[in-house]
Parts: sequence; structure tokens; C-alpha cells
Amino acid sequence: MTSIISARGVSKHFASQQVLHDIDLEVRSGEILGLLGPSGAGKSTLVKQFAGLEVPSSGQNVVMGHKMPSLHVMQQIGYMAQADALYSELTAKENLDFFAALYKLSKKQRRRRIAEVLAIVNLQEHANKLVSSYSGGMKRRLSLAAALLHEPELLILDEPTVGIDPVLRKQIWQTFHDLKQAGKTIIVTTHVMDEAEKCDRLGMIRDGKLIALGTPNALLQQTETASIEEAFLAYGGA
Ligand SMILES: Nc1ncnc2c1ncn2[C@@H]1O[C@H](COP(=O)(O)OP(=O)(O)OP(=O)(O)O)[C@@H](O)[C@H]1O
Repeated sequence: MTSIISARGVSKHFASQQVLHDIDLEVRSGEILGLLGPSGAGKSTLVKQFAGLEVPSSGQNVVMGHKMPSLHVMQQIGYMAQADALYSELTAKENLDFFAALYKLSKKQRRRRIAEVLAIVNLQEHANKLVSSYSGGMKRRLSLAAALLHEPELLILDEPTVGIDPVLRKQIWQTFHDLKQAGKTIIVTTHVMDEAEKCDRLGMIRDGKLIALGTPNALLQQTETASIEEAFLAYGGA
């Protein structure tokens, strides 16, 4: 399988703090890769680099054959940040219209895609409400919808299901699997163990280091543990 992302010797310092240590990682085209690790482990810093929003202090990230940051590649990525970047004084539909314009979708495409992504995240009935009236989970779903608008090949989702109830979380994971079936590649950061199990492969990150990488099953077998949580601990992810 071909790689869509190659991180090669990626390190990152913020002032004297080193938050990423020599990360080597290949993300395979068409997979759902989970990045699991505790708060502050460096997950967001790494995926921001993949999305072209941060640069490494040393090493490099090659995405779709281009060294990041590349504007051309960034247009083919759907990135959902950890903090929702939405306009609360606008409605959901107006927000999506704004992002669709940024992605330069034609008027016709815009109308079609906005309806489609609203359906995917199950917000059709709330499309004309102000985002200021939205719950945290609704805002997450709208952010996901915005990341899907331009039908990107690669989705980079930073804790996409935070604040979302289990029923809807299940639906959203179904959406991820549907997108995968359609050939998309998805990177998801999480610290929820049961989500980690739903990924094709899992990278475990602690203190800026990739301490393990493999299918959830392989990680369980290697550590002779019965849960991802125990496996994480066995790899030294205290
Ligand atoms: N722009 C920045 N300037 C300084 N320090 C930063 C910056 N961005 C991140 N950090 C630090 O880098 C470390 C890793 O942060 P990061 O957000 O990547 O972790 P994370 O694994 O995504 O955690 P969380 O799940 O809480 O977001 C933290 O100690 C954080 O304070």
C-alpha cells in the first residue's frame, strides 16, 4: 500500500521544550490511523504539521508527495482543529457557506455539498440556527461538516468526537468508515480507548515519542494484554 504521509525524523521544540522526538511514521493511503496519547503528548502538534499549519524544528513531513507546508496539498486536506473555528453570530448554513467560498466551490457545488455534509453530521434540522445556540457536540459536528465540504482525499481530525454522546459518536464513526470505503484516508487523534480500537492502525504517543504502531490486534498480541489501555501502559505510556 502506498503512503500518503511520510514523517521523517520529525522533531519539534517550543523554546526550550521539546514536544516531538524524532518521529518516523508512514500513513497508508486509504487507512484510518488513530493517534492515541494523553493530554500534552504532542498529538495536535504532529497532526498540525501534517495539515501544513506547523513546521518541524528538524526532519520533514511529505504529504501526497510534497514536502509540507504545501498550499497545493493543503487544499486537498480536510482539517478539523481541536478548538472549533466557527462564527457564532452566523447560522450553521452561513458558516458552511463561508467555508465553501474559501474552498472556492461554485454556487451549485456549494448548495449540494452543504446539504450533503449537514446530512452526514445529522444537523439538517438545525441548519438555520445561530451557532451561538449550539451545544458543544453540535459545534464539533459542524466543524466536521466544514472539514468535509470540499471532498478532501485526506482528513485530519483532532479529537473529532469530544463532547459527542455515544449514539452520535457511533454514527460519526460509521461516517469515517463510509469515507474510508470511498477511498479517503483519515487520521484521528483521540484519548478514548474504545475509539482507538476502531482504527485500522494505531500510533501510541507519549512525551512526544511514537512508542508503538500497529493494528489494535497486533498491539494487544505483542503486549499480551486484553485492552488497548493495558497495551498502552505496557509500552510505557503511563
Ligand atoms: N504554540 C505552542 N507554543 C508553546 N508550546 C506549545 C505550543 N503548542 C503546543 N505546545 C506544547 O506542546 C506540548 C504538546 O501539545 P499538544 O497540543 O500537541 O498535545 P496533545 O497530545 O495534542 O494534547 P491534547 O490532547 O491536550 O491537545 C504541550 O506541552 C503544549 O503545551
